[in-house]
Amino acid sequence: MPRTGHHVERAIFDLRRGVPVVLQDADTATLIQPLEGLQASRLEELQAEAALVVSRHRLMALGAAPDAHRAEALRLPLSGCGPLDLARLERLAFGAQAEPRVAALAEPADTGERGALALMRRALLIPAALTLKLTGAARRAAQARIDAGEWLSVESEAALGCFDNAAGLLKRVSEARIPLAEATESRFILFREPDGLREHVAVVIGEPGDWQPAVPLRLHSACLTGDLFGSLRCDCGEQLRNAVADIESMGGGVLLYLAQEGRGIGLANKLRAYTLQDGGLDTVDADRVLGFGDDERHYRAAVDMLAALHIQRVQLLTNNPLKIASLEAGGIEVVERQALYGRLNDHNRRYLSAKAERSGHLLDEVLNGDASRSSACK
Ligand SMILES: Nc1nc2c(ncn2[C@@H]2O[C@H](COP(=O)(O)OP(=O)(O)OP(=O)(O)O)[C@@H](O)[C@H]2O)c(=O)[nH]1
Ligand SMILES: [Zn+2]
Repeated sequence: MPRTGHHVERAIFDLRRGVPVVLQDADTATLIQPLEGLQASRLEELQAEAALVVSRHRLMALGAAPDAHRAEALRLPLSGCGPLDLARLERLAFGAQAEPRVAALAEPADTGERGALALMRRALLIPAALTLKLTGAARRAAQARIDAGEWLSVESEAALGCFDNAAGLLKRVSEARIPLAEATESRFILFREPDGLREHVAVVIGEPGDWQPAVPLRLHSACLTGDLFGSLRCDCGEQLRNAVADIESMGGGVLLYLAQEGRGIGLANKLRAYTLQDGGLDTVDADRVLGFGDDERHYRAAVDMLAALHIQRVQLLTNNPLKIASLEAGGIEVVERQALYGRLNDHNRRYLSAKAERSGHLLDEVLNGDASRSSACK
């Protein structure tokens, strides 16, 4: 019997270590092997029978026509890809070059293969995996390794639903008073997602009773490079500090520091995306080449944290219409938006322009050079 439920998160840890996982459903058993940690000898063993499963965004980057496939996950049989070593496999999975002949081989993925991609995303790995359908002797050999505790087996449907565990039962774990330079009356409250994979922090500034009728709120997605090191490639570090100061000057409120590094693709992939941007792509296209959508963030955890803090009406500090829509979809009333800017510089100009032009961020003032640090908007 396949082990399921909480084994999904254990499977995610195995995949991050490069260990294969078996996904099972009524008809099929699918071995999934992440690309990170793959050995050349293993690739040789698998190549004749295996497929590379990629997202639709990745298939487009390989050169498929936009309307070629509707499926979100596609299988590329490796037998049709020509001579293959690890470097070429990586180029097929996340390189900048198109490979239209390979893209033409794509077939819609089945449940196990779609489950494989969901796990890769949840594990913050490149959303591509080698997959092998297990039958006959190979299936028996895999079962022996599962029985010996060497490999994990998970139901395909459980893998597909691995993002559903992420919210709803956030655990409030610990808290402490942390005086900040810009807001001395601050309290950090740590929440953990039920599968233990991500932690988010609510920074409560001032006294909750003072926040009527709407709570000043910032949703800040983690950015190690900007928040901690002051990277000039983005505006995150300045936005973070400005948000704390603005909330303080508004009489207190809440900043949710969300574990959504790189718009949800993780730091490893954000660094890959930066290298692609140095080769000429903008922030949206670089993520697509890696197989991701324009924005992989979900705000369910934020909505749950607000529920835990008894917050229903907010004044949101953001330039991102998606954040407003996501909160409203979660039942939070956004009574006002307040713009929040960092400074424009030679390194972040392209990034901010792309966010405005391609993702609808409201950045006209900052791009036209007449922004004060923040301003209230309707
Ligand atoms: N994938 C990717 N992520 C980036 C890049 N530059 C910055 N980020 C991430 O983008 C996110 C920005 O977060 P926020 O500032 O909260 O959000 P925002 O969408 O800019 O919206 P507002 O700041 O609220 O207007 C962080 O997670 C950064 O790590 C990039 O070039 N590629
Ligand atoms: Zn940043």
